[in-house]
Amino acid sequence: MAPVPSFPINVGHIDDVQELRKTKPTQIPQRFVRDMSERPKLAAIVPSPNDIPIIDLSKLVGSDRDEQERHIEQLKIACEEWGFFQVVNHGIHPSVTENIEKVAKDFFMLPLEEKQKYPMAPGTVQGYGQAFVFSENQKLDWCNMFALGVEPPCIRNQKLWPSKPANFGETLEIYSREIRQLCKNILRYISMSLDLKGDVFEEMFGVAVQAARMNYYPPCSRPDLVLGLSPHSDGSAITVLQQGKGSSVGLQILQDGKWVPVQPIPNALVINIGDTIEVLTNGRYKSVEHRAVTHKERDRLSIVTFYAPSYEVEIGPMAELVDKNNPCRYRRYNHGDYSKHYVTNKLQGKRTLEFAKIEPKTST
Ligand SMILES: COC(=O)C(/C=C/C1=C(C)CCCC1(C)C)=C/O[C@H]1C=C(C)C(=O)O1
Ligand SMILES: O=C(O)CCC(=O)C(=O)O
Ligand SMILES: [Fe+2]
Repeated sequence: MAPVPSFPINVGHIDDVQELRKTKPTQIPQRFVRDMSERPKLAAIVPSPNDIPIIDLSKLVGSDRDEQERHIEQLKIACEEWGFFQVVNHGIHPSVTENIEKVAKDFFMLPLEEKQKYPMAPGTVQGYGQAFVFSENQKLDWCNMFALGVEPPCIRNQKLWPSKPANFGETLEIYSREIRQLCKNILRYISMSLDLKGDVFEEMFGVAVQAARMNYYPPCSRPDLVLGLSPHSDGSAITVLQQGKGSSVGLQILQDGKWVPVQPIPNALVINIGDTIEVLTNGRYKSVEHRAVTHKERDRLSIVTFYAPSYEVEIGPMAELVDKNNPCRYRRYNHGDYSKHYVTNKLQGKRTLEFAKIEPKTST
């Protein structure tokens, strides 16, 4: 079963942002208005001269060894320096990515009463609503989420799989199967980029946990005051993020203290390193803080897949990546315990990963 909190919580009333938008309020409700330090400085966002790296997956397959090595090197740089990259020529047919966008959008456009048949209970992460809200005082994101555990079957909450649109379940199954294979392939290339055996993660992860989250960000009359999604790193091993066609530019990653936008590329998928790979690589490949911002006139859809080890797997830095020059930075723990820790804390940058950190020894 998916981990849930074991403490009582009172989240107060959470406005549905699509419904709020319909009423065209003259003022944004205070619960959405961020403190000054958190507000996005939208005017300051100029297209970055160095966008996140683009990796051509067809060049990593290995039919030409020299070409493969060169591209593995590019992947290594992307993981070391960015923690985010976009993959093109990933082999997933455009009809698969188009179909998931269509059913996700159709779901979000249903009347509220229909969507509320699949509620995300306070403190849980599956269903329709806002995840990671634990108190009445917490600021809310300008976002509606619909999240479902997909694999293994024991994490599925079948009651939350919607009957409308009619082809939702079948479409998510097809999409998830393709994305699962993509995650396996990418993890193989990541292990090669670390000079490790190609199947090291596949063997370690057991039957990997896979969850899908669809995020819908309606336009917001004051995008300068709100956040679409609070800054966070993902708890997964890797995450695959599909930015909806025609959506506003909204994903930003924190690089050298600046928020850098991720420009959508048609048919590309965004991949990011999660906390679990940061721990396994002893910090060589780091998870990167990211957030989403909103747009005054345009909406945005993203479809996100979290791919992580099975809950019973023990995680800790891999022996090959720890030595005198790279002392062990993280403790060993059970991934199920980390998942529970992750989903029972609000999104706060990279704070969740404190769970695993070993304080560096200071010399006296
Ligand atoms: C809203 O969900 C998340 O952000 C999230 C949770 C994913 C999950 C589900 C929707 C169903 C049950 C499994 C799981 C907890 C993975 C983020 O997932 C990250 C956090 C951890 C830890 C992880 O493995 O993926
Ligand atoms: O919508 C986005 O681009 C960001 C989504 C995200 O980071 C997440 O769901 O974890
Ligand atoms: Fe994320």
